[in-house]
Amino acid sequence: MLESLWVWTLATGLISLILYLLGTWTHDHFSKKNVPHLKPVPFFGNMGPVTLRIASFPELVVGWYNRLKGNKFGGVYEFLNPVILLRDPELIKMVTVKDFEHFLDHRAPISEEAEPLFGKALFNLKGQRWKDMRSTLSPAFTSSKMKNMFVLITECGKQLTDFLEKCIKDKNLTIEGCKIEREGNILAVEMKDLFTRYTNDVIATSAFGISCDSLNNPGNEFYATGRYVTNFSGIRALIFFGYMFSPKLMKLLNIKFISKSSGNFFRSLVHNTMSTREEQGIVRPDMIHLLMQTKKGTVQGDDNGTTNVKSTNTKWDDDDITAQAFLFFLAGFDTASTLLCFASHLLAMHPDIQSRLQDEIDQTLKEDGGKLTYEAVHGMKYLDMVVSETLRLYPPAVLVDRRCVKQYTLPAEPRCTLKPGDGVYIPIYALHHDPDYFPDPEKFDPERFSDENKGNIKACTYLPFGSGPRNCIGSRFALMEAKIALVQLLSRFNLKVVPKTPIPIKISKSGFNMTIDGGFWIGLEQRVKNATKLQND
Ligand code: HEM
Repeated sequence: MLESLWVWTLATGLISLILYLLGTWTHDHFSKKNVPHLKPVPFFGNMGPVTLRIASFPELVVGWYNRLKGNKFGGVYEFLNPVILLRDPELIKMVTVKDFEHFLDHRAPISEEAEPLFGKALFNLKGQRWKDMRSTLSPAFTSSKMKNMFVLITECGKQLTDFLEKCIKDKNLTIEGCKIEREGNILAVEMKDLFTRYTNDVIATSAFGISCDSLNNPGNEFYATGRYVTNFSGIRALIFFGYMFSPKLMKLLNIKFISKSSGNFFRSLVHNTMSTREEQGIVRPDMIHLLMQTKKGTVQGDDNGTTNVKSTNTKWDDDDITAQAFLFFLAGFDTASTLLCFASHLLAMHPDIQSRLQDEIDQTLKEDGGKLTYEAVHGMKYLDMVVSETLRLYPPAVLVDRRCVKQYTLPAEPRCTLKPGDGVYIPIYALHHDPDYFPDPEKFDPERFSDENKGNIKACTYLPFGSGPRNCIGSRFALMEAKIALVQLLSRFNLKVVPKTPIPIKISKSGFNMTIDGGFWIGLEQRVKNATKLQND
């Protein structure tokens, strides 16, 4: 009896020791290098609060940033992976811009072998392949290409506002599938549901060349698949954590981030669209057309769309092309709708700002005879200030990373040399909320971005689209898409607080998506004095 107790105690002790060693074997990385760092917890490192849903992702990052105050950089542990968090804007500039060649790649936990649709996409490509693909795709995002897509996006904005008007006017209309409720003359709308349908339709038409109308056809397969693949909460957040913790283990266990059916859905969609267009000689001003040109190496690169044919030596196959279309979808579906949700919430909460913005919209449309043009949208200064301030307060990308590819000594004290494979974090959300850079940081104040004030914003403290050559390739597209929706919405409706509007908002703790608890419920009231009815309507 005594003997078996001993065996049990010994076995338990041994297992605990092995587990402890397994869960901490990298956790002396920073102390050995004398780098200031946060104390890690076995296995979790410094990810515990978000993994256990004690904190939201932005709260976690602000916590790291504040605890490392007084240092230009510091170490944190993403589970077992040591990562350097850059606090100092000068250092961020060095890493992302000046010495960018040392930090070419994202860390990208999901590899090409594990998930080809992820791994082959621009965001995850590494080294020369990334350079080739980036320079091949860049001409697809010039202002002349954006101008061509403007019409497609405006059509989606019109579908959105027509649908809402129909819901308000026709009291007998049953609204199924969408999260919309009637409260007298006001529509209470869950904006995330509404705007993901809009961004879905925008990306469906401009990246895949198909028309969805997800408000009138709420259950369409494109939208359902989009919601699934862009959901980084619940079980999918756990899978993502799994990839962060150990990509090898996830591969070994054959746990996929994208289901086979969703992957096949996108593959056949892109493949069929390309074949149909090839066979029938269809040309449409959208991304799939540009991707087809990319494949042939004939994207026209200059902003006038004339000469300057771009070609690289790299050959891209159908899977490479599908991965880019898929990434545009992934990148555009959630981020742009998040921006629109927070903008609507902030405008409903600040009627004075909303009314000033509506004045600008009405005035601009009046001057242009009610026609919404590319130039008019881009000329609205106050609109730009509101959107910029929304992206400061609630950046859809809370944090971005880089992977060191060439040995690099950070130009700061204490001396820290990064080796190929080492990771760095750029804490976007925390920089945007640092009172040293943005006084009274929780205040929604578009004036920070006025012509007089925006010059005072310190370089590399405002980074909603990242920084340097690896920044967001779709930023112009995203801003145009969001501005079109806001102009169309605010020219026809007032945004109001309703009983279901969560006040104050609480950022969700359930995953990586930047969203809130309770849903973005906002009231829409048709404007009585609809100064200028859009001609494009
Ligand atoms: C408000 C909306 C958006 C936000 C806030 C956003 C933000 C970002 C950020 C922070 C990055 C990483 C940049 C870095 O590491 O420095 C990124 C990368 C990227 N974004 Fe966006 N994005 C948005 C919309 C879009 C849209 C609509 C598209 C495509 C149509 C897009 C395509 C991409 C791609 C392809 C990359 C990877 C670039 C590369 O690695 O070369 N994004 N985005």
